[in-house]
Amino acid sequence: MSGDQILNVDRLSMRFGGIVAVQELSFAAEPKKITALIGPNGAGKTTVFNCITGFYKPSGGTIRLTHDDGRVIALERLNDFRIAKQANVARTFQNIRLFPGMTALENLMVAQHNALMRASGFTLLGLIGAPVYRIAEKRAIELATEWLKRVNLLDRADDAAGNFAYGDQRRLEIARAMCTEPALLCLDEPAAGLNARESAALSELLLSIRDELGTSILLIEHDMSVVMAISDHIVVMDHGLKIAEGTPREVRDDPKVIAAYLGTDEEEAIAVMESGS
Ligand SMILES: Nc1ncnc2c1ncn2[C@@H]1O[C@H](COP(=O)(O)OP(=O)(O)OP(=O)(O)O)[C@@H](O)[C@H]1O
Repeated sequence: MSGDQILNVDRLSMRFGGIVAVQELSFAAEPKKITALIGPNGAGKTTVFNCITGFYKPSGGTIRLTHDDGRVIALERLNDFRIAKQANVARTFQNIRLFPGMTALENLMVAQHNALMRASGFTLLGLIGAPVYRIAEKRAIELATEWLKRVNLLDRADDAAGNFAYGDQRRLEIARAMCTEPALLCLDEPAAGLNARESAALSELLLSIRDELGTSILLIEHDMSVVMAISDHIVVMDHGLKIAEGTPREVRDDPKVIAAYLGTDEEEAIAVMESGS
């Protein structure tokens, strides 16, 4: 991979007791691009995500995030809270983690808690309704509204998120992550449980996030129709190791990748081989 890097993962390792979930993994992600991490079940993808987003402290290696202004942040030294707040990395989870009892709009407002707390001077200015807080609150509502529009949920802004169809919840989760205006958006299986129409809509949404907003995306996904259609670069893992990387076409034609998938799930192997052609 050439050019700038927003994310550089160097010899990342993660051990759980005797299990080596990730072994000396190195890869980079370019800014304003979609980088996908794929591999059969148990390959170590989610563990890599959990290391990047501070849910796990890696056993070894470095994870560097470079911001537009040149700041370099060592993610392996920060916890999840600091990675979200200081490094400006947002993530979604395999299992949806919206606040089900809150409305769609409220979910997107909660996401902007850090910005609002700063503007409130950590409560006092907010309590007395100071102009600086009111401006920040207005902006937060505008951003939330913009995202509800982008994910086609504006007419359901006041409905409880828990009542939404599964595909709508997935899109709302991405909107919530985007309301933090992240430098890097990490998505853990965003197409899981979606039908073909919803997967196509998701692909369009992610392409618009890349192309219109210039947000860098790191994606774990099993749905090859999504991965092959939207990824600029794909890193393939198996048994904790990187076995291949390249463009969708390069990866699809790589015998090591086909062998890794053939060893597990036939349907998925066929999807890898047939996709992108
Ligand atoms: N917290 C943990 N404690 C112990 N072992 C773990 C833990 N998390 C992951 N593992 C192990 O690490 C390996 C990699 O798991 P991981 O969930 O990262 O794979 P994956 O590629 O994301 O799989 P999937 O596609 O099924 O989600 C597996 O053997 C798993 O059992």
